Amino acid sequence: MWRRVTSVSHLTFAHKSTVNKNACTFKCWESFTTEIPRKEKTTYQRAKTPFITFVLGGPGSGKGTQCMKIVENFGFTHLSAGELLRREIASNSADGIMILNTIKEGKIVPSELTIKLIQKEMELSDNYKFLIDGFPRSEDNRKAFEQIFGAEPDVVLFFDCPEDEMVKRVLNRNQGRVDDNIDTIKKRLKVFTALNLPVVNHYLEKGKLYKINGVGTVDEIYKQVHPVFSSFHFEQVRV
Ligand SMILES: Nc1ncnc2c1ncn2[C@@H]1O[C@H](COP(=O)(O)OP(=O)(O)OP(=O)(O)O)[C@@H](O)[C@H]1O
Ligand SMILES: Nc1ccn([C@H]2C[C@H](O)[C@@H](COP(=O)(O)O)O2)c(=O)n1
Ligand SMILES: [Mg+2]
Repeated sequence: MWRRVTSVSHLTFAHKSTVNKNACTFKCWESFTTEIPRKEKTTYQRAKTPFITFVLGGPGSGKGTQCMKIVENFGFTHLSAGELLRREIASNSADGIMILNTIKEGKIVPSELTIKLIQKEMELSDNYKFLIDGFPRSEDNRKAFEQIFGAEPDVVLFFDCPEDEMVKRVLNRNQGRVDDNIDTIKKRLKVFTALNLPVVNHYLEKGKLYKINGVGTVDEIYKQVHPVFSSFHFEQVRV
């Protein structure tokens, strides 16, 4: 399956017309206000149908936390762009120093490099359901992904969270990240507003965005997320 291909672009093309048609039947769903409508069921098959979810939101908005719950409930493979970049730094690769300096500055790593890491993980996976967390971070990320993969995501989740809450969470995170300090957080928030919000608006206009209220307990927030995925027709690991 995925393991045998050298590029995923031909795989992603195969099903997109169906998926996009479904996705365009609704606008931005603020799942804390309305129920998710029933949609025409499409069966996402293991062999040929990668199902791509982009997970967007500011630093500390809870993307990684909610992704863990989606993995647990729906069997997705979680690919965090930030985590892949941190792994690249830790492996002392040729790009490691540049990535480290970029992350310390709260800036965005060149798109082609991040996409190469994501693509490699997708090709190594036997799964067909992917959560791509923290990507695209900019219009440049988004356009480069579309060009390289020749496809768009099926679903875009956006965790909407006030800045003061995000700052509080990041400063309490305690995972030893080089960017979890107040100076870098301020820079990341500026970059988020300037570069990520245009991406959010792009998917809002395309009718693919599910805006989730990122304030509340983890379970309260997940209650808004679950119906997004249960409205699609793939098997659940656990209900
Ligand atoms: N609903 C919540 N209420 C309180 N704390 C939360 C909530 N969700 C996540 N957290 C905590 O906030 C911190 C940031 O969450 P998480 O790592 O999921 O955010 P993120 O969006 O992935 O951030 P980043 O973009 O920096 O990777 C973590 O310590 C997490 O345990
Ligand atoms: N598409 C991406 C995703 C992440 N980065 C860099 C810059 C971020 O501040 C850092 C940490 O990401 P996070 O774990 O918070 O999602 O990684 C990037 O350059 N491009
Ligand atoms: Mg994260």
